Amino acid sequence: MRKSTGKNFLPIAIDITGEKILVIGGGQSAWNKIKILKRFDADVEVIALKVCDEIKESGIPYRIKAYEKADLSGFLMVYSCTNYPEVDRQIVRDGREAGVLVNIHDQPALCQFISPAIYQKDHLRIAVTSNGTDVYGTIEARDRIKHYFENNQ
Ligand SMILES: C[C@@]1(CC(=O)O)C2=NC(=C\c3[nH]c(c(CCC(=O)O)c3CC(=O)O)Cc3[nH]c(c(CC(=O)O)c3CCC(=O)O)/C=C3\N/C(=C\2)[C@@H](CCC(=O)O)[C@]3(C)CC(=O)O)/[C@H]1CCC(=O)O
Ligand SMILES: NC(=O)c1ccc[n+]([C@@H]2O[C@H](COP(=O)([O-])OP(=O)(O)OC[C@H]3O[C@@H](n4cnc5c(N)ncnc54)[C@H](O)[C@@H]3O)[C@@H](O)[C@H]2O)c1
Repeated sequence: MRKSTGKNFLPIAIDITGEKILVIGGGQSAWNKIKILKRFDADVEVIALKVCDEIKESGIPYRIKAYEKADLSGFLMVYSCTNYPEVDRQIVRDGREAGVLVNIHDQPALCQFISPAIYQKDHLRIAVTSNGTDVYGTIEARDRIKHYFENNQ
């Protein structure tokens, strides 16, 4: 386990049915977040300078543009997948001011919320997190849980 990020994340379950969620960035990292969000019926939109074919072909609305603060308006939460530290820091500041929850992918120290690894079977949802300290341990624990439920019923 790595050193603490100085964060203390509360695991909660949040209904995102029809909620507006913004993904900034259009590469594989953005696509990975989008695939998870779509399983939960969110109203996802993307803005990016460039979007990958998977996003283009998914039917998810996207706009080709550089991020600016006004883009956050009306969203419950935002995922940044740009990999540009300067842009990420700007999104963290803007999100605080606009009251929009911010996830910067792979950057727990900048995140207001982080993404757990999920095991879902019907109404059962088990979310695993390491408080952002050990993503590989998190994935391994989720895979063990999955194995348990799928081999011990
Ligand atoms: C669970 C999952 C959910 C999701 O992403 O929605 C998730 N990461 C996933 C996959 C994944 N992430 C990474 C790889 C390696 C390959 C690659 O680089 O692409 C893979 C594997 C892959 O892609 O297959 C790299 C990585 N991730 C983070 C860091 C930074 C660091 O650890 O400091 C690094 C660089 C680590 C290094 O230095 O090597 C950080 C975060 N990743 C988190 C969540 C949050 C912490 C959760 C917790 O509390 O433990 C947090 C803090 C923030 C966030 O992103 O929300 C999803 C699994 C989906 C599933 O299997 O269902
Ligand atoms: N195979 C996998 O599952 C996987 C997962 C993650 C990443 N990767 C690889 O890692 C590399 C990085 O992928 P990535 O998706 O993290 O990053 P990326 O560089 O591919 O995507 C970053 C995105 O952010 C956008 N962007 C940058 N600045 C912006 C701004 N100011 N405003 C709006 N949009 C902006 C870019 O247009 C781009 O769409 C790639 O080679 C990718 O293939 C692979």
